[in-house]
Amino acid sequence: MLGLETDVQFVKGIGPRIGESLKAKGVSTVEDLLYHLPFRYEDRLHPQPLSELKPGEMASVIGEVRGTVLLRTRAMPIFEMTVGQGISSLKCMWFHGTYLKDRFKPGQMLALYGKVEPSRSGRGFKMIQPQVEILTADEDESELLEVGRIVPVYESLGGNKLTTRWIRRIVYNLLGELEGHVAETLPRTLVERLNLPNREEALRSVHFPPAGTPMTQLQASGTVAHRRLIFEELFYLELGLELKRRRFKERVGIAFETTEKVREAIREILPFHPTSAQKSALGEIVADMRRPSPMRRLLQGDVGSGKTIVALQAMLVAIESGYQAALMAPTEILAVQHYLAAKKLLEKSSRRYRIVLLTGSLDDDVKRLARSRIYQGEADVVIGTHALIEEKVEFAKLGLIVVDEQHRFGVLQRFRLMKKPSDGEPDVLVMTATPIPRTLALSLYGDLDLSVLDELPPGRTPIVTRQVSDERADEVWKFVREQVGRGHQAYVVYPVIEGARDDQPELDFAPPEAEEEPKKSAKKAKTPALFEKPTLKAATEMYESLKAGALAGLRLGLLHGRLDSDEKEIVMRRFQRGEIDVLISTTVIEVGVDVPNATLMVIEHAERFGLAQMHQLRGRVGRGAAKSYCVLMTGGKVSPQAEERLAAMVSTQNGFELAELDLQLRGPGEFFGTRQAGLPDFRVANLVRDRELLELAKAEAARFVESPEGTDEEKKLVRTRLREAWQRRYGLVEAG
Ligand SMILES: Nc1ncnc2c1ncn2[C@@H]1O[C@H](COP(=O)(O)OP(=O)(O)OP(=O)(O)O)[C@@H](O)[C@H]1O
Repeated sequence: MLGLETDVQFVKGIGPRIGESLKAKGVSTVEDLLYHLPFRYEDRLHPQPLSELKPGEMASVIGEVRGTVLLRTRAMPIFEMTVGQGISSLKCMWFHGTYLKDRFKPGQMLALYGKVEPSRSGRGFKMIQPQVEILTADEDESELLEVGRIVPVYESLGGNKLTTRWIRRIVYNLLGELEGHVAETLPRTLVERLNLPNREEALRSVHFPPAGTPMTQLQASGTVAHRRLIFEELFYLELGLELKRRRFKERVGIAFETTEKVREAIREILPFHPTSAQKSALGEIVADMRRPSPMRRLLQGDVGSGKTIVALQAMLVAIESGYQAALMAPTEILAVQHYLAAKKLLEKSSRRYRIVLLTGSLDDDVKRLARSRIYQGEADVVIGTHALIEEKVEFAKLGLIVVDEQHRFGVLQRFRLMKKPSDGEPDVLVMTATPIPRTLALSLYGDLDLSVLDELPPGRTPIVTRQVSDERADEVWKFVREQVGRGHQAYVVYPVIEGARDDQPELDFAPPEAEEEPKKSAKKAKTPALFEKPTLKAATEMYESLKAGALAGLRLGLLHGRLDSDEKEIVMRRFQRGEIDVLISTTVIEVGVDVPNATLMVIEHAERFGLAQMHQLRGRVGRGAAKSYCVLMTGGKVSPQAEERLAAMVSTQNGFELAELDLQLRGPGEFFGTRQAGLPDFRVANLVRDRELLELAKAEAARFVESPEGTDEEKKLVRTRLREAWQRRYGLVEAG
């Protein structure tokens, strides 16, 4: 008898060989397979008539193969197929489609899914590389699953065998076999109180939705069945976080003192009056630091809101109590900048603070010296990159760690290694500019407390943002000259360091992959000529060309990730001191760079950048009192999605609004992007889409910890399930 924990190879139709390849995809057990949920659905009970297609839309259609041909063009072979339905027809094309040559026969029924485009002749429509499924049943299969119902579509599990159709059949049979044997994993009382379907019922309807389930609900994972599975997953996440939070409060940290002497030390270095948001954030941080349990706090504030000085003040509290404080930045450039800024501020103090920089690309003997000073307690403030963890730095007396932006939260655990075992655990403050809504942040970084800077320093004027095509580049360069003429500085940002064909296709342009396309040919297939992009303008070349041409006579600097850290430091220092007028750069300046005299940000190929990235880049200007500008210059093809992103940038400057827009444009899956690596890997839930369920799960988890519901057996089940869920899924969220 199969159980959920049974090895997937024992499922009928799988066996050891396929079992192996499934395991490589993370599907090891029957349960894993059941949680490989459809990523969309097709209503094949009511397929869209070919005569009603509209260009630009994604459509799901059913039709009959009328004819196929393999065109050998000079660039590549193209497989063309005409699909008909009554008197209407649709042309489908696959680039490098030789492998499809013998797959289709006239008369076969197909289900197709793809973007409708006008055909070149102007009559009728075509689809380029649609997903395709042959509907004519093989002899040994019934047609039941493929037509006349709402059909689940799965992400392929690899190869041309483990297709959506294959998964559908295997899961269907599996659900039949398991009938009545899928154990409930939530306490019964909870299921009843929230009126949820039981687990088995939920899984069944998610894979094979009953007729009449609204398609929009299905596509949005919003059916009751989906919600039940999502809730379950989030409940266990929140339960774990809640327990951790409680356990954490019992750990031993350092209780810092804030005497008049400390306050005086802070007053000595403060270059301006803090905003009231900065004051209250610092108040919260210091209150944490005074407590004997270790601090874990997230300081969130939009670009330019002034997080750095808050962190520096907290660092002074630690130092004045005789401890060391460390700041870890996400890039070398930023580490260097923080180092220079901290030095400048702390030099104003009558106390002689000792500051050390430690980044990966420093010379070995410099690093050795830095490490030894840190170990001997000859450094009060240590500023660095990830190297602080990687280089096995040991601190004499570490009291506070500030982590700037976007590090994997897993690193927090490793801080424990950096202190001597006899001391209390250091406090940790994480700074982020990622505009996550407050409730979401709280649930997401469940075991961090949250402080928000929701106010910009005084005197800022809104940044004027304009979108222009690079055909008007001359005007833009003229404007750069004007700004420099007024004593200001400018950034010009490029998507790549060096020109060459861009080998990272932007998502918006990437041709959709044929669902049944075998992996091998997918790898071999080069980007079809149609999709090749013109050469991108690149930082190094544009630096030369601007220097000799449009910006001749101005002092230009070049900055990118491939310079070594000395070079980066020199360039940044010169830009900061105003010895460079225009900094030509890649996105290395994206986060944190702070030169208030810079008033103009020009982003070339702005169509290539994501919203969050552009927002961060634009945040490099408007950091002082002078009026600032952002020019989004586009070159080449601008997809409709890119157009929307650019319009959003022009219409608002508020990080939270942009995040919401981003969410709508890209869909929840992409929202956090790669920079939020370290987020737990969910099977069903999506933290952005399912915000409201997350809240519910959080409340229910707290309630459960406070007064567990259900029988002893159910409580035991919850404990077991919790352990499993955390071990398998959320290892990375561990914070401290
Ligand atoms: N209260 C204040 N009054 C005046 N200027 C301030 C104040 N607080 C910060 N600043 C200045 O505002 C600028 C932005 O501050 P900071 O670099 O700390 O921003 P940030 O929050 O780290 O932003 P980002 O996420 O973009 O790095 C700096 O030049 C800083 O000196």
